[in-house]
Amino acid sequence: MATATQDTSKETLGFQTEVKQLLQLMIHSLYSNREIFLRELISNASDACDKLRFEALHNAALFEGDSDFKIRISFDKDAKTLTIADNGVGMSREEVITNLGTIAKSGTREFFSKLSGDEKKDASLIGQFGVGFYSSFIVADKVTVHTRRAGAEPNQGVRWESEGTGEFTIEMVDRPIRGTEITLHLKEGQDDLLSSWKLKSIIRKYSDHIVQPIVMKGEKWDDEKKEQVATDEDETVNQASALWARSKNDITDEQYKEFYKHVGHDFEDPLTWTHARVEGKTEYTQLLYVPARAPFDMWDRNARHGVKLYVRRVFIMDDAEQLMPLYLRFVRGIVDSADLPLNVSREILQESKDIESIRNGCTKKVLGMLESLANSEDAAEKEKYAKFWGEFGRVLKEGMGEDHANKDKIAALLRFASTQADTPDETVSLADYIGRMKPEQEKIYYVTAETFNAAKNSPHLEVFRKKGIEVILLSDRVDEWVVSHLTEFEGKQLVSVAKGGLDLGKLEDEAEKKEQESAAGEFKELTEKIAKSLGERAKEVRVTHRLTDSPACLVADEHDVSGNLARILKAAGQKAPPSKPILEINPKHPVLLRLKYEEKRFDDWAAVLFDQALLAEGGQLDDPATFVKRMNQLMLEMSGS
Ligand SMILES: Nc1ncnc2c1ncn2[C@@H]1O[C@H](COP(=O)(O)OP(=O)(O)OP(=O)(O)O)[C@@H](O)[C@H]1O
Repeated sequence: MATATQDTSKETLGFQTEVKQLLQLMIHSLYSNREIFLRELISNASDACDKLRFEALHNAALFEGDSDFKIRISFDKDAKTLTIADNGVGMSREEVITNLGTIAKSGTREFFSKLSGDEKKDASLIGQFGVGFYSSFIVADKVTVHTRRAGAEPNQGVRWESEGTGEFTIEMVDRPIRGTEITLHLKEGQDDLLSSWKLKSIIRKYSDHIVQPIVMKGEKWDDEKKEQVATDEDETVNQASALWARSKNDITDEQYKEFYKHVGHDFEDPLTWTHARVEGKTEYTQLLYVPARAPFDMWDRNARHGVKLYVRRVFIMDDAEQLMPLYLRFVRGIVDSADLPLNVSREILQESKDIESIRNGCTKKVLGMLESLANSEDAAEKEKYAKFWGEFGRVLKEGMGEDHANKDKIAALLRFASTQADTPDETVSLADYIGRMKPEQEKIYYVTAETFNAAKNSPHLEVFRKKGIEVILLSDRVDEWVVSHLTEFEGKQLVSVAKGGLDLGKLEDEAEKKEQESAAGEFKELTEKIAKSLGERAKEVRVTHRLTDSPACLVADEHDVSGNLARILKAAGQKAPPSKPILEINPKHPVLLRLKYEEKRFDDWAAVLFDQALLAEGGQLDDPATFVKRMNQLMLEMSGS
């Protein structure tokens, strides 16, 4: 951020580039939703009060004699201004510059590079990003902020002002009271906001759940002026009680949704939620939400905005990571404990038995909520689960390795693509698969590959397709890791179709088994000859019944890493344990029948066979040029013969 001009105490500073972009975009794409600015400013004011209450637990002097939190909304019809004031924690000069001049989220730059310029699309992206304070500029052409940090001297007040274009001014001012006051100078055409009735209806709609009282001056009819005039009495507009502490029956869906937008810093409605009071050894209330959409920084493991912790309705901390396992990091909401001490710190939380039991309880609750969505008979609920899976499936998969105690529950929630539909849509559960298994089938079969198409067209599937046996198609990077933790489901073993000797058990009849044995005998000489020719490249060469169309394929030995996993590890810069593939040949394929009689170019044929098997499973050749040369030579010879 560059300083443009500086005159003694008043400075003009430029916004961070991303803020400028955000402002532009917000003003244009969120205009139809302009009322949300008030929700955002009240939400910030409420957070500021929560923060001060928490800081004051250790230092009561910060209250400066006033511990009655309030958010005040007022307006001036003549000046066309609207003011939102709180007596929360306030901000120092440095905090104002950082908070109201930059966006401090990681991944901001990447996020902005994704914007398309299409207002509709970008509007929903912007929602994902969080609109916050900057939404003031949807209705205002100038915003003035007066603030002072709680506990600071009265001369440490800060005045910030901007027209929301490229820059803002900042100067130190006297401010006897702590907290923040934001004045919006409304744009032309926003006069309807200068009405008590209008403001109250917006507050009740979006901010009723706010814990602090939101107050406005009362009004009475003035006969002379023939209009409503303000009285001196304060009127509380919202319910001003902790929403989660109310009985479920007293809370409407709308209220739940608005509360979510506040705690989740989200712009859209949540997908679903669960609200319960847990009694017993540890007592707490949980109100947990699953968002409808993954935030843009979901893969940033340090991203904030998780579950908030309260102790007996007093806000303690944001994003108390101990309350949720990492693989459920998309969950938003609050936990209010009746047992923890008010002065609990992050360090204490790490050791706390209460927290452990709250985390276990919350985890079970979230998994249960997902389970009931997934298993619901109601099409709309099922649709929600599909949406959930699309957004958060990859994160949930992490739970397979992270949460041993709930592994079976998580496995039941997984959804896959399979050869049944042969599309990339991940809709098949393991239970669906088992329900469709052939009567003689004992195992759950899967294939892993780098892309969906590589999985779908994998030569390893040929015999399964011929016999009509469903195979799960895995092409997500974490899938290799998932299957390493998921060896069986409901007593059925999960096996890779590209690993180990293929034992189809009862899926094959006696005649087929006999035929395989005789093919193995008949091709013994050839397999030995190919093995000798390939030398170190293959661990073994053997006859297979996996293939119907392809001449050959590679498989990994039972306990070796699969070719796909080895490639993933390599791409991630890690060393895969050394292992060599097994080359399996199709005894019915004309190429192999021909190879039996090949003398002159046998080594070239064997090498090409190996290389094409490697290519077919998505591998890369060490020496592609030699492969091409060999192919061309063989092709020329064939055409000549
Ligand atoms: N009324 C206020 N009192 C004290 N600090 C405030 C106030 N309003 C905003 N801030 C500070 O400015 C920061 C930025 O606010 P902003 O609304 O842009 O984003 P946010 O609330 O952090 O996140 P989101 O964009 O998801 O809403 C806040 O995190 C807070 O530190």
